[in-house]
Amino acid sequence: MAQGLIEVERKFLPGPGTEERLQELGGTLEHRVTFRDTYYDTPELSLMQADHWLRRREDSGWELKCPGAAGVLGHHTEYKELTAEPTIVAQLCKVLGADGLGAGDVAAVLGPLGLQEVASFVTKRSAWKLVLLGTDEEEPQLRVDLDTADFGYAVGEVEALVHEEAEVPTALEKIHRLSSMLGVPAQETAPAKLIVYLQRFRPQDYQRLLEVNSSKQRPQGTEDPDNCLG
Ligand SMILES: Cc1ncc(C[n+]2csc(CCOP(=O)(O)OP(=O)(O)OP(=O)(O)O)c2C)c(N)n1
Ligand SMILES: [Mg+2]
Repeated sequence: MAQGLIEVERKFLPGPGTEERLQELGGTLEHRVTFRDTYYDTPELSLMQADHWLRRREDSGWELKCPGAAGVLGHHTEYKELTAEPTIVAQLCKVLGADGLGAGDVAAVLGPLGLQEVASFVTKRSAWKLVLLGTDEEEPQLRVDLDTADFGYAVGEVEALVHEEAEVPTALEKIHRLSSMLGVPAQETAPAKLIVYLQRFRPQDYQRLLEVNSSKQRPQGTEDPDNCLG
């Protein structure tokens, strides 16, 4: 993936007819894939508290999601995805207030930065792509991922990858239109797999994140009063 793309997405709870509906809408199944994600943070969850999410995905390497202009806003989220290791290391040092670690491998700075494994789970994913009928331009193409985690939680996401903030409103409009065509209730939000994992298996960490999020000031003009952890 190109460096620093912005991932705009909306999660939803898939039903038994979701794949059939995707086919009816002209979606094509790109692949079915299974992968393990391992997330890392400090014992105090300093990264997650700063809305940064560091993971290693088996066979595809390191990724750091950092909040975009909106972060979590209403029913959608907007994150920058960093995948180049020197860029990830530089951002980790910035967020954790560390100096002098150079710009090497992520694995080499885990120890010095106090980062350790906080969650690890396997996801089975069917990945769909779709161009909405009635739109002249082909970009941004929408992706729909239907995930089931090995601890029994299923979640879908409608997603667009864009290069700059100016493209976000159009992407969002398409995401909301497709969500509605898939029968997703307008007010529905669904938590990320990692959040459900923490809630089930690390309830104290989950509570800590909830507390930090509920004490944060929401940006003006956002309409969702719920905690952003869904
Ligand atoms: C409602 C809500 N959503 C996301 C967040 C932030 N967040 C929580 S966990 C988390 C990290 C995991 O992101 P997610 O999109 O769930 O991972 P996944 O779909 O497996 O990876 P992909 O293949 O799409 O890269 C984030 C950004 C939040 N605070 N609140
Ligand atoms: Mg996602």
